Amino acid sequence: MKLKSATCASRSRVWKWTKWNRASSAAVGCCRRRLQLAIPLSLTRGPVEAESRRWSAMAGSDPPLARPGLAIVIMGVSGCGKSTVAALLAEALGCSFIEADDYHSQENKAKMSKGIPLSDADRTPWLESLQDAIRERLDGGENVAVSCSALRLKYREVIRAADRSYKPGDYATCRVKFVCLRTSAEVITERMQRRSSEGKHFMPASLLQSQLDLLKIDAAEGITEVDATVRAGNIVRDTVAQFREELASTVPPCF
Ligand SMILES: Nc1ncnc2c1ncn2[C@@H]1O[C@H](COP(=O)(O)OP(=O)(O)OP(=O)(O)O)[C@@H](O)[C@H]1O
Ligand SMILES: O=C(O)[C@H](O)[C@@H](O)[C@H](O)[C@H](O)CO
Repeated sequence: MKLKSATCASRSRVWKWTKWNRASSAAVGCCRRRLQLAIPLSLTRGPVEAESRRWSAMAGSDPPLARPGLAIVIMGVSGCGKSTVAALLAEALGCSFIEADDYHSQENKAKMSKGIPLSDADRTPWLESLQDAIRERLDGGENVAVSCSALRLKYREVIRAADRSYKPGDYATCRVKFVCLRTSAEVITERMQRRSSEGKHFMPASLLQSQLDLLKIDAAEGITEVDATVRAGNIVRDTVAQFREELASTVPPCF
């Protein structure tokens, strides 16, 4: 009886594994064509059928347990292009996308719309709910692309703690990585004003200075700062290249 349920569990895990591979291969294949990104095939596609045959041949043995996923957070002040880049990154990796703005309470959004900067107390529950959402992906062995301002070290530490094994300050081994988009206040103001005039966003350009005042990166964090005026597709390509090794450790060994 015990043996039977173990076999069923094995089959179901092989099925899930195969289904996951098919879904991510299809998503990434489509995106590779659209963005014409130089993402190495070894990171994005795999011999799914061969893999399933290999597991079937190894009767009685289970596929490896899910590996930890990787979260790549595109950070920076409002209007720098985080959502644009993170959404494209998710497509390129065939993974889910978390937009931090979707986790703000109505009160937080109303405050920002009125031109009042958030306080740390306003940000705490928001950051904690983001941490939960990212942890859920990592626990499931999934990669995830995130768009979040993450302006201060203490905010980023809440997000890094989504990785259950994270030891504060051990940035290199943390499965939550950050890339910061930066450009001049003039370029960002122009972007925010255009966006607001088109009725596309709640965040007024008047809040930009308060965001710039808070943005601080500790050199020890090793966060790459990227020119936010570069084409979004190129930023995505470079980000994938930067985390090539960490991403490779989240795909099965035969890839
Ligand atoms: N690399 C880029 N080059 C030129 N324009 C860009 C680029 N990235 C984003 N934009 C434009 O800049 C504006 C702001 O981008 P986006 O909404 O992605 O910023 P954001 O950092 O997510 O802002 P917020 O945090 O306020 O939501 C948008 O109109 C977008 O089309
Ligand atoms: O920490 C903050 O002040 C907020 O997260 C803001 O950055 C907004 O969420 C976002 O940038 C507006 O879209």
